[in-house]
Amino acid sequence: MRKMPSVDLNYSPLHEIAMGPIKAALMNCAIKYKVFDQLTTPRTPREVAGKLGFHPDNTRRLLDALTTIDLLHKKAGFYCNQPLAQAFLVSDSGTSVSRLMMQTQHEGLNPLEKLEQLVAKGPMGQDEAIDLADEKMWTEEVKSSAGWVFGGVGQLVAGIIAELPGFSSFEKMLDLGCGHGVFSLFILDKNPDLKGVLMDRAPVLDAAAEIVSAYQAKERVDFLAGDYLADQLGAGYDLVYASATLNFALGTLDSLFTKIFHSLKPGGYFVSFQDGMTEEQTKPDTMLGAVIPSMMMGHDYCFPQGMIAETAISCGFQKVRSKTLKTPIGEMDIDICQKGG
Ligand SMILES: C[S@@+](CC[C@H](N)C(=O)[O-])C[C@H]1O[C@@H](n2cnc3c(N)ncnc32)[C@H](O)[C@@H]1O
Repeated sequence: MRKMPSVDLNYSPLHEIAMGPIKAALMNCAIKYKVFDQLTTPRTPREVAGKLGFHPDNTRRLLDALTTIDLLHKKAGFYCNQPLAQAFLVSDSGTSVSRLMMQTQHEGLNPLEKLEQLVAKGPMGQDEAIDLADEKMWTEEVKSSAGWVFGGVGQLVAGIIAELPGFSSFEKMLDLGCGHGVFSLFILDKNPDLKGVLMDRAPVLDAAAEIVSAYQAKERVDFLAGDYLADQLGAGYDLVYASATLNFALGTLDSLFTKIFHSLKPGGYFVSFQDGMTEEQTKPDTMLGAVIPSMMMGHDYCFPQGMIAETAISCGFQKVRSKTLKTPIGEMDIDICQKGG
């Protein structure tokens, strides 16, 4: 008999990777049909199926599976949300990340079925290539991408910015590539005298305006529609904030940072909140969702850690303080750059 193979390692991490899509499909199905909205109080599968017009036995199987992955709690045949699902997956909760979770599988942003072809054949033809700066896409994404800020990151970043020396006397800030604009709302919430200028493409700002109105912040905000690479940014800012947008300026960072520098008051701050890749551009996993778009575009999209700080210094900023923050979607770098007084 041939010798039987033996192994010292456990392949459980590979099994976890392989199960990921199944777990995601179960969660996304429940989000799509607002199952978590039904389970804020304990219910039977028959009650949930009745409310949603679903097949009772398969509803029970779905609820069991959601319990297996720790999103629901089951007792004596009644199911209800675990605290995580209650806080983040009920559709109308202020901290809901439901749309954000589904965005990960957005066909336009991350067409998984194209991966093999992209690896084998390279970037697609121009007619099919993704434009990650496409304003139509970001207008549609405003509500889903707002979730990561509402879900805790807005609070985290605004807390750091509120600690900047002189923050209580700041009068005007610019949010560059603001998207939904929710970071600004969290920052404005920390200082009643501060006004925000939200800059993005016009259709994106229209979508952001709905969120600004919902939070009764219209008087605190001006909208600046334009392209921050080509247009003027305005002047006299105490703070320029840029989150998850400088990827679009990779390659033209010098000219953008020089413009930001001149738009600030003496002593003003430029705060960047971005990915910062380490270990030869392989860690952390925050930007894993950008791998397929990068393959489609045929160019890299992430920042090597330190590039923002170095560019800020070379563009005239006097001091830079950088820190890596743990966020629910992975590590991100905050670079706080100060103009000389
Ligand atoms: C990933 S989203 C980030 C939104 C928000 N800052 C956040 O952190 O959640 C990038 C935003 O940058 C905007 N953007 C990209 N290039 C831009 C440009 N050249 N001028 C103005 N806005 C731009 C996009 O429209 C989009 O709203």
